[in-house]
Amino acid sequence: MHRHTFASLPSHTTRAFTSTTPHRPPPPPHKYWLNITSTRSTLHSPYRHLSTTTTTTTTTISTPTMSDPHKPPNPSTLDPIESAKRKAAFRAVEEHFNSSMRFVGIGSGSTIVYGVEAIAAHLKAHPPPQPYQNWFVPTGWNSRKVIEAAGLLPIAFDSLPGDAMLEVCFDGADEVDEELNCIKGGGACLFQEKLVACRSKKFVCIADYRKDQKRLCTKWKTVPIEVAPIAHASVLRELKLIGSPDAALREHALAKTGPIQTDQSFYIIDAPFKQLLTSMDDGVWDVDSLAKRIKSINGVLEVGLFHGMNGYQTQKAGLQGGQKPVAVYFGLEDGEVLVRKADEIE
Ligand SMILES: O=C(CO)[C@H](O)[C@H](O)COP(=O)(O)O
Repeated sequence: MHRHTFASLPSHTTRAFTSTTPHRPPPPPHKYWLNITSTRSTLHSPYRHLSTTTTTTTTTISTPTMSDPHKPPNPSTLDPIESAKRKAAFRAVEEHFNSSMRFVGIGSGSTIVYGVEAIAAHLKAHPPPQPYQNWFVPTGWNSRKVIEAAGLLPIAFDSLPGDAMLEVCFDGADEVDEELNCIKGGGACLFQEKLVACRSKKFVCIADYRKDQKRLCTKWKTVPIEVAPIAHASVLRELKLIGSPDAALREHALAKTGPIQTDQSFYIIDAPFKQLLTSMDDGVWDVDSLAKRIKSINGVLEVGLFHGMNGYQTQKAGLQGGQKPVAVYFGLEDGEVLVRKADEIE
């Protein structure tokens, strides 16, 4: 089994993940993760309407039930949606990962659990030559737990060698449009996810068919925005001025617990917008201009729109990293995987 312990890590890496990390005290086991999940599934998932009984079929959207929530569930217990995510994850990893990759980014959410499962399975079958080490860069607390639960080695983003680029980062999305712009942040992890995507040679997205839409804000109606707590009211005010009067602070399902806090101890605002336009349309809020406009508001740390150039396009332009995926793997209802790739790799 390809398994590592902290005993083998350089000291700077262990230090990055001790319980003295200033921004996040050690949570009670599983509790924090479950909070986030229940909040998302009750308050924030546009897919909850799919949990209905029709005259012919019953579709249940499940949150994986696991004894360890950071480990993938037994494949034989998966419902069709989870199964679709898992298939997409294995295909994405097969096509974009290899054992000689030194630094790899790992996103957050329910889908990436299968990506990490696929990576661990690949490393078990094709161990890297020793003493070669693969390092996995998490995008938050949940992501780090998933990496650890799979027996892989996490390394904090700020412990990366200064000149290192990640070979690839795998992550999920809440919605993807036909130009591969994404909405992310449904799980409140957008800032670190963007940091990691922009430090990666390529971002590979894994999703299920519900996320595949022509335009953003079709089924996932809101843009998540991470804001400094002190600025949340003024950001809401400005969002109103630019066309999102119903933007709201994301709160825990249990109201007395207050606003959800990110790994940076910031808040999340969910801002509804009408369907966003792509670069092919003529109109006001195309993805790029909306993302830039929101980012320009004082107090905004990051916007959950992943747009602009992908990793291949930045490399071509002599730059590095990129917010947009180079490929998106959608697990389909019939068990197939649909791959949408950027033009550069068609
Ligand atoms: O952006 C994210 C977290 O902030 C996730 O990637 C996104 O919400 C998708 O999550 P899931 O795989 O659970 O559908």
